[in-house]
Amino acid sequence: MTKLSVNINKIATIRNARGANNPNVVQVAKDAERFGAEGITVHPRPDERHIRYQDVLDLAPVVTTEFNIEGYPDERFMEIIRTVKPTQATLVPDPPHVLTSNSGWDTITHLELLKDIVAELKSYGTRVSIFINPEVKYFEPAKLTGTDRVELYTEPYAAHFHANKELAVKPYAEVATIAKDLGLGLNAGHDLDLQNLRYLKECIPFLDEVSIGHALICDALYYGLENTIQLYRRQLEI
Ligand SMILES: CC(=O)[C@@H](O)[C@H](O)COP(=O)(O)O
Ligand SMILES: NCC(=O)COP(=O)(O)O
Repeated sequence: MTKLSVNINKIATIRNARGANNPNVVQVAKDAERFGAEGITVHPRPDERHIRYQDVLDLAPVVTTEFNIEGYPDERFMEIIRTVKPTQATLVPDPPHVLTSNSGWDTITHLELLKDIVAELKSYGTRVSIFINPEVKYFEPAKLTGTDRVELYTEPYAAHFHANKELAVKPYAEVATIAKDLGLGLNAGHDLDLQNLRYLKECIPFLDEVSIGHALICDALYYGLENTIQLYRRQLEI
């Protein structure tokens, strides 16, 4: 079964736009779980453009499904994971000022760094996932880091889906099998939406988790959050 983790970054974007506490990030997380979210994902970026570190502390005691915290493993990120000990930490190689995540890790170059970080995170009892591009060369080094899972960076899949979905999914299906053979758990995320999610699931049925935020929150503006979460859940029920 593939779990749906709802990324609530953009709820915080709307909240920050007016400087008060509407929408209430904690209440949305609780409601999202009540509506069927099987996890809550947040990505506290260094500039706190949306999710703030305080949000992470406020969310930790109320998230009852799986709490997934994404980010670059700088000292502040490591400190928040040390404090919160979430279900999962997803390591993302984002520089501080990128518009959004735009690549997975070079697990060859950063193998030693990632080994140390993964070991520390796992010592907190937190499952670790490493954001990764669908390139075969990165997968054996990913295994050597000791990570529990990898998360396939699916922006390229989404970008090419409408032009040729068979071609778009091909590298993902290939590396998914490699990950499985290596004993790595498999997550996926970035730019997944109601048009491209089902096909990804059909081609990679053993996905453990998808984390979806931007498109889901945009869809919720039209369909409502409860309906939208159910619509996304149905894409995974095959
Ligand atoms: C790592 C990833 O692909 C996304 O989870 C990322 O958190 C999106 O970040 P923004 O919401 O800041 O675009
Ligand atoms: N890890 C991907 C994620 O959490 C959400 O990415 P997106 O759906 O906002 O592109």
